[in-house]
Amino acid sequence: MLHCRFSAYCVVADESAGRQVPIAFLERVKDDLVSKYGASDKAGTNAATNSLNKEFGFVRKMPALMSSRFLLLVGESFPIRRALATHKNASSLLHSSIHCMSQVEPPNHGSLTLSSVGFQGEVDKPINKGGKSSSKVKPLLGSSPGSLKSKGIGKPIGSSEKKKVFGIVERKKQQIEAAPFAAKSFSELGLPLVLIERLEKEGFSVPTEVQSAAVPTILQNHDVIIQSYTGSGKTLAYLLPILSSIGPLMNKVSKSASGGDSGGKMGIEAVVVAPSRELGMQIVREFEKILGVENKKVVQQLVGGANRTRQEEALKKNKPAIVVGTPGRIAELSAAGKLRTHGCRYLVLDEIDELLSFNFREDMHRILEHVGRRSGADLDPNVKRTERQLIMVSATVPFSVVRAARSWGCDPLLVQAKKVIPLDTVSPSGPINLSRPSVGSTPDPTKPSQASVESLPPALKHYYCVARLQHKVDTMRKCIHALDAKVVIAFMNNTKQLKDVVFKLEARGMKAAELHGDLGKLARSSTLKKFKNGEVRVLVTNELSARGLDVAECDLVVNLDLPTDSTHYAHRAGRTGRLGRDGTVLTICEESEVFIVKKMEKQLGVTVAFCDFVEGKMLVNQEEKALSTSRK
Ligand SMILES: Nc1ncnc2c1ncn2[C@@H]1O[C@H](COP(=O)(O)OP(=O)(O)OP(=O)(O)O)[C@@H](O)[C@H]1O
Repeated sequence: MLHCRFSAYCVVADESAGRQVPIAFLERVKDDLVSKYGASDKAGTNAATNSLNKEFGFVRKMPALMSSRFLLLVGESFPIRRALATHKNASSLLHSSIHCMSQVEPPNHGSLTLSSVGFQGEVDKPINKGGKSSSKVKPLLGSSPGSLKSKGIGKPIGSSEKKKVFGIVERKKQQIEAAPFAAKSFSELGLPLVLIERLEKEGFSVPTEVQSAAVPTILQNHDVIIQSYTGSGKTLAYLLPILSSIGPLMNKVSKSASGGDSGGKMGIEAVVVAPSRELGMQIVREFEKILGVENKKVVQQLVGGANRTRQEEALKKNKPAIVVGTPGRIAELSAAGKLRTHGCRYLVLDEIDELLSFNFREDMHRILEHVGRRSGADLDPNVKRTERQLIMVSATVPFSVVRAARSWGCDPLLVQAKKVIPLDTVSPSGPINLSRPSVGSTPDPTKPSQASVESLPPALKHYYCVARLQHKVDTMRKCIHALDAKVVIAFMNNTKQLKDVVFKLEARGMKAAELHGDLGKLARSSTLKKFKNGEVRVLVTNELSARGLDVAECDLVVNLDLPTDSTHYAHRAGRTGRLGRDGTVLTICEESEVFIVKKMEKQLGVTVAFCDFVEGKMLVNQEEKALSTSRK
């Protein structure tokens, strides 16, 4: 235990001994305990033991469960020491387990305590102005150990120190509330003139709501989670503040402070991480669009699947100030000493909930440990900020992201397009907590639901129809004709079946192509290009295209296979209806799967109306449609 600097004990839940312990359950236990007893109350421990015993009976079997790979902190007097003492391999097992936990444990930040991973006895109240929730930016609960440390507070704080800290928070709240949340032009957001001119040249004249909220907040050096629905312009929301302090478009103050145009003379200044090659390349193109052709070399893509040697040569030759890439390639280059990121000022984690997944665990660990971690910087009184500014982005923000932000960030804020979601109404269980109606509340059918507002574009229409497996492609074809859809993305779960669907569609004269991760890099790029320029009408794909893919004209998304959960549904659905455009989502399921559609409908708080296709027309269940319309 001492190795890992935990000041709380652990419940070791077993994944590998055949007992699948639902994480949701463990999180619920944790939350119950905290709300009942507070994080440090010993009564909480007993309750934890009883609760886990009752549900799984595994507390008594603790030594047998030491093969676990999953750790959860729950209370203070759990008998783990005894378990450790009786188990021969406990120390090494803990090491491997701690490795998992290290995603939420910042190095050199003192003990990892319950509060450092997001536990608090009290919950923060929403930012209020005259009693109303008026702001769109919300401080996340608790300061991370790192943030406290950077303010010179390493130990439990006394009341005068508390006042000081709370004073800082109060001031921040006031600054945040002053942000122009519904800016009518980019010039209201505090961006440099040259950058605004570039935006206008590219046809961007009015910021979206999330940009209005995020740009000033990031410019004030806050760590943030940006959460807003798909297609609402989250990329520019972080790209603009970065470009206003890095590279040739930066404002004059930053320019003189950094001694010039930066342009890589100071090493890499911003690292943007995205979970897929396609998304990474798309972000690079967005940077290039704003930078202009003449400044293209300021940004470089470091995505997997591309030639690594060439990337290394380009890094040496062009000395980019910004790199955008996938976790694997960034971590690989960093480990090989080819990427100088210790002095990096911005670390952006786009699609953060996906980046937190098991697949990226080790690479993300390396990135978080190395990017923007200047050794000895906190000893230099001239360095205002000892660490990088952390920006996390997604349309879906599960509680794990909130926890990660608290742990890795410095007083992070939650930035949303519409309003503040008080964290005390957020349940830590469930897949898309921040986008679900609060627990216990009955949705009002006359109002737009929380979920549709938060993670899905409000104008999206959702339908489902029932078809047998062998008729699904034909049903999709009927739907495309009935809606006269021009740009269609069809999602499936199994890569091997994509080719079949393409074949069937082409046989009926509909131009289609498959896109998945097993294709070579050239095939992937050329398929996407053809789809974007209209040569391909139906893109048949898998989860690879569900996140971030921005094809503005996409007017129909079809789920030929059900998405695994409502989070996946939201990201798939979000490929259409982007930036206020109309869009339709059709889920084609078998009779036995209807209940799953209904479950997701409930979780997302949208209406998914039943429909059928008869004589070239789409027939919609009028009752469900009426409900759907009244919600808008
Ligand atoms: N202020 C703006 N005015 C006009 N177009 C914009 C503006 N901001 C962004 N866009 C465009 O809107 C589209 C969607 O933006 P973006 O991909 O950043 O959305 P997103 O919120 O990140 O979506 P997702 O959650 O699916 O990744 C892009 O084509 C982008 O260029």
